[in-house]
Amino acid sequence: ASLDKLSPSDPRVEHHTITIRGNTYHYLLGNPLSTPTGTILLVHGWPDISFGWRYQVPFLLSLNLRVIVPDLLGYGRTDAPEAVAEYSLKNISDDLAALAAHVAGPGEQIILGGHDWGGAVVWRFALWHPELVRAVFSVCTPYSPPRAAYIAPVDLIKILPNFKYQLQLAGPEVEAYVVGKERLRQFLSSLYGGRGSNREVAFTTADGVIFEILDKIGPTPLMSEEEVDFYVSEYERHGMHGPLNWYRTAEFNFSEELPLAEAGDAKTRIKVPSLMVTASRDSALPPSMSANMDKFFDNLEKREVNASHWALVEAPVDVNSHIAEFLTKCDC
Ligand SMILES: O=C(NCCCc1ccccc1)N[C@H]1CC[C@H](OCc2c(F)cccc2F)CC1
Repeated sequence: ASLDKLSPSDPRVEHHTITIRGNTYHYLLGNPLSTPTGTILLVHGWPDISFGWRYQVPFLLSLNLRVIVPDLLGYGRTDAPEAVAEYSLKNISDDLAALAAHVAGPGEQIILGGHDWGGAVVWRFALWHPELVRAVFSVCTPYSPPRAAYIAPVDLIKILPNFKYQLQLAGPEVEAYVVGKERLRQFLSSLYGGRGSNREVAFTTADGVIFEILDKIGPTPLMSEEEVDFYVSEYERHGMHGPLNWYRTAEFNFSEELPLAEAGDAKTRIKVPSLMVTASRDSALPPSMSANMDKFFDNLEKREVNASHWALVEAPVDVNSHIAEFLTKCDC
């Protein structure tokens, strides 16, 4: 497990674009030095971009895997359509299935890795395209099965109070306030653990973004100045409309997934080798949320890393070694 990480303009990855089902996707492509033994597709979360996997890409290349890392719909150099329906987990899964077919060949099985919203995506991809999945892992995000009854976000937060920030993110305020380089920088620094001079924070899962504290927040300890500059420049393209649309998809996801829920185990169990990596200090997705997911899997391994929500950058050596152990065990 190495601490090596991609730089924003790293020669070890190529930049490609492809138009998929009407949207142009940008993705990083890493080819190992010797013939790849498989292909892995890494799916980032919110508020992130493909660069969020920078500590994993060199390591996965060293395992002789071909690595594909898209900017998801609404992010970075990928299109950010207005319509919320395009951001549903089924639509994203179908887009990524087409991306995988383009890079690895039609019908080729791939290994899938997701973090945060990307974890929700990879679990749904395994339901919608099981024949394309060699193995799947999620960092932070547990598997929650499609439901036969709709739970509105306002009701979901009665069950999961740690999801309260999502109500604010689905609304208009953050999109209206976080505009322009300076505010994007303050917003990203806050979300990535930056604090004020008296240790104050400008984002909590209970409050969401605390606007009046944003301009007091210092640099995040998780990223260098250059890395933050890169994130800001990548977010300047679309602003927050695209990324926030992911929080407005609950009804679309419910209606698309209803047939899966009604089909029961045949369509809601995950049979392929799976790994759940929980982050001990994730305030949005605590390990307790993963406690009951085993019953939906034929072959699930669970590991925990000592990290906040940003486990990929905070505990890369541990995350990478759990991935390597998993891939060895499932002979991927
Ligand atoms: O909002 C997310 N990430 C932003 C975290 C921001 C943060 C920064 C710094 C510190 C703490 C937090 N992630 C989403 C990912 C999808 C999740 O939905 C799937 C789902 C369900 F719908 C129901 C049950 C479990 C389940 F995973 C809902 C959280």
